[in-house]
Amino acid sequence: MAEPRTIAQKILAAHGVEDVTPGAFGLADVALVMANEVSGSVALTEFERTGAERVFDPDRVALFADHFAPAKDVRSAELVGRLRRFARDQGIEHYWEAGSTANAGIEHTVLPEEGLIAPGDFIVGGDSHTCTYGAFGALGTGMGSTDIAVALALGQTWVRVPQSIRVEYRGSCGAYVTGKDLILAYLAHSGVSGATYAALEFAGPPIDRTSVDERMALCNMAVEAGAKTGIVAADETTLEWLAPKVGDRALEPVLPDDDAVYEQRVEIGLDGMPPLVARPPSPGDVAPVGDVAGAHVDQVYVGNCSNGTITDLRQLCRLLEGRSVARGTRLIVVPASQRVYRQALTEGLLETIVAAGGAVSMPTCGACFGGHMGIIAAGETAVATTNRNFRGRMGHPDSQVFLANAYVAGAAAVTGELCDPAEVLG
Ligand SMILES: CC(C)[C@H](C(=O)O)[C@@H](O)C(=O)O
Ligand code: SF4
Repeated sequence: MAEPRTIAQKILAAHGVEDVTPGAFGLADVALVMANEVSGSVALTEFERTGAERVFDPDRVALFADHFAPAKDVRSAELVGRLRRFARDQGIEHYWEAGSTANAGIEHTVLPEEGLIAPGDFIVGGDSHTCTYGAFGALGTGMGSTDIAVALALGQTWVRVPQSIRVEYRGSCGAYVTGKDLILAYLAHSGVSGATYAALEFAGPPIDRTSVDERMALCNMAVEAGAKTGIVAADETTLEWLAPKVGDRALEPVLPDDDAVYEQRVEIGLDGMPPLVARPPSPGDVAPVGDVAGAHVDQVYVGNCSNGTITDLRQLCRLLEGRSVARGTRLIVVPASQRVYRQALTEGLLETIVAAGGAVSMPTCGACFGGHMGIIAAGETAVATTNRNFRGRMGHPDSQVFLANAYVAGAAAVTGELCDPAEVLG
C-alpha cells in the first residue's frame, strides 16, 4: 500500500518528485512558469547568465505586464519593454499587456480566466501570490528570480516538500462575511508566520459553498501566514468554472487520502463571526470590524489579486446603490482584469460606482503595492480589499491600511469611516 498523501504531496509526486516526505528535497517538473515585469526583469538577466538561449517550452511560460502597466514612468516602460521583447524573441504567446490584448490585468486573475490553470498543476511564479491557483486545486508557489530563471531554462525546479496543515471551517457565514474573512479568520489564528513553508489545505462545508472568486481570496492570502501555498480541492464548482475556459483539457481533481498525515489540524467556527479587518501594519493583526468602528477613512481601494473580482464589485455596489461616497473620502476601484471590467460594464456596476462619486481605473496592480493609481499620503488611512498592509505598502510610511472585504470597503466609502456593513444595509 502506498503511503497516504495530502494534496500537495500528490501533486509534487505527479510532477516527478521521488520522495514526498515533508522536508525532503527533490526536483519537480513544472506545468507553467509565470513572471511579471518587476521580478521578471531580474529573472531575465539571470536567465541570460545561465547560458540558455531558449525557454524550455514557450507554450508553458506566461508573462504579464501588470504591476506598472500602462507604464507609469520611464523606468516602468523599460521594464515592460524588456518583458515584451523577451516574449517576442522567444515566441511566447502567453503574454498579456493592457491596451494590446483582449484580456489583461493582474496575473493571478488573468491566468485562470485564460484557462491556463487546472487542478493538479504545479505552477511556479516570480510573485508571492502565485499561491492563488490553489483555488483551482493546483499547487502554485512564488519563487525568487534566480529560481524562476532556472525554471524558464529547464522546466524544472528544486523543491523542499512542504508539511501540510488542514484548515477545517465549520458553521455558516453570516451576512457580509466573505472569502476574505475566511482567510482573515485563519490569520487571526496563525499570525504571519504560523504556517511557515506549509501547504494549507482548506476544507469543510463552508468551503464547499464558496464561489471560485472567494476561494481565490482565501488561497491568495495563504502566503500572508507564511505558507508555501493554500489549496482547496477541486470540486463541481471548480470544474464548472474552468470547463468553458480550458478547451479540451481533461480536468481531474486531486483529493487528499483520508488518512493523509497533517502536521497540524485547525478548526475554525464561523457561526456568529462578524466581518473582520486586519489592522495596520500586519495582515496577522485581525479584529472584528466593530473593534475599529468610527476610524476616519481617507481612501477606499477595491482591487488587487485577492479581491478585485466581479463578486467584489457586486458586493461593493450593494453599498453604493442609491448612495454617495462620503465627503472627505475617496473611492478608487480597480477591476482585476479586463474580463472583470467588461462584466462590470455589462452589469452596470461601473455606472453605479461612478454615479456614487467613485473613480474606476483600468486593471493593474496599481496602488496595492504602492505603485500608482492611488498612493496615500502621510497620516492618511485607507481601507483596502488588498492582501498586505505593511508599513508604507500603499504609500507614505506614515500612512495606514486596513484590509477588509468589499462590503466593509463599501460601507467605509459611503460613511467615511470603518463600520459594520450591517449598519448601512441593515
Ligand atoms: C512585485 C512582486 C514580485 C511582488 C510579490 O512578489 O508579491 C508584488 O506582487 C507584491 O505583492 O508585493
Ligand atoms: S495585485 Fe498586489 S498583491 Fe497582487 S500581484 Fe499585484 S502587487 Fe502583488
